[in-house]
Amino acid sequence: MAKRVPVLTASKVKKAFGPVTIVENFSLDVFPGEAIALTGRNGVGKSTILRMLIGATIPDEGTVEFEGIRMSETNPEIRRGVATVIDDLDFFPDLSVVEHLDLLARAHGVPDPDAAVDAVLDEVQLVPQSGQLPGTLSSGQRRRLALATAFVRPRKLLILDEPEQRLDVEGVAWLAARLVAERERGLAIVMASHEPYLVQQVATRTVKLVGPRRPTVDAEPEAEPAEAEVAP
Ligand SMILES: Nc1ncnc2c1ncn2[C@@H]1O[C@H](COP(=O)(O)OP(=O)(O)OP(=O)(O)O)[C@@H](O)[C@H]1O
Repeated sequence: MAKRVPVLTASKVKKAFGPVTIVENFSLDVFPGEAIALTGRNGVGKSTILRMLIGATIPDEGTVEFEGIRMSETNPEIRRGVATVIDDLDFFPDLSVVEHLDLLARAHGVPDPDAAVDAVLDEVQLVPQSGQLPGTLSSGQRRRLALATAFVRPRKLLILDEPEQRLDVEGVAWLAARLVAERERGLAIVMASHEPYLVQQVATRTVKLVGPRRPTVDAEPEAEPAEAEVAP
């Protein structure tokens, strides 16, 4: 049988802010079709880990690789493969909803960008708002636009920080179904979440962070028996 190759590998990653160590000895392999949920209390380090996974924060120690390449936010090959929803504040203020999605689809060489944009607009229920500027959207609509930017472009790995934020109940149900569909077609997902429904529906593995020194693998509801990639 062919050896499974991880999409994303974090090895013994450490991050401190001043004298405070937030993440220490964190390791994770993420394979195609896997969805990893990072859970744990406020401030435990979930966003810090996600930011290191996408190359936005440089670890003090350890390495992060995407398909064997050292993770970097600016590497074009990595930018093509990794879609992120870390926050929804960095929209261009003068580009409408549809213009944002159109720009992304074309920049990533989506074959039929008009059709792709129409489909994702419909899916996130922003057709009526497609001509509006991001600053005029409701907070939940801005989150939907942020999610749409990830779904309108090619991707192998999705990194999501609390993607459920500000979505209504139907929105969370839609997101769960969408993420299940993503992993079922072979994408890898790493998300931080405080939404038990989303974690339960989507995650093949849950990594509960309990502090800088003792991250633990909590559950592996759907995954094949896996080694604990998260170091004790
Ligand atoms: N740039 C920074 N400088 C100093 N401290 C930071 C910095 N970024 C994060 N921290 C601290 O690191 C800790 C972890 O923050 P992080 O945002 O990773 O937590 P989190 O688990 O995502 O929390 P939440 O569930 O509230 O989103 C917090 O105590 C935070 O104050």
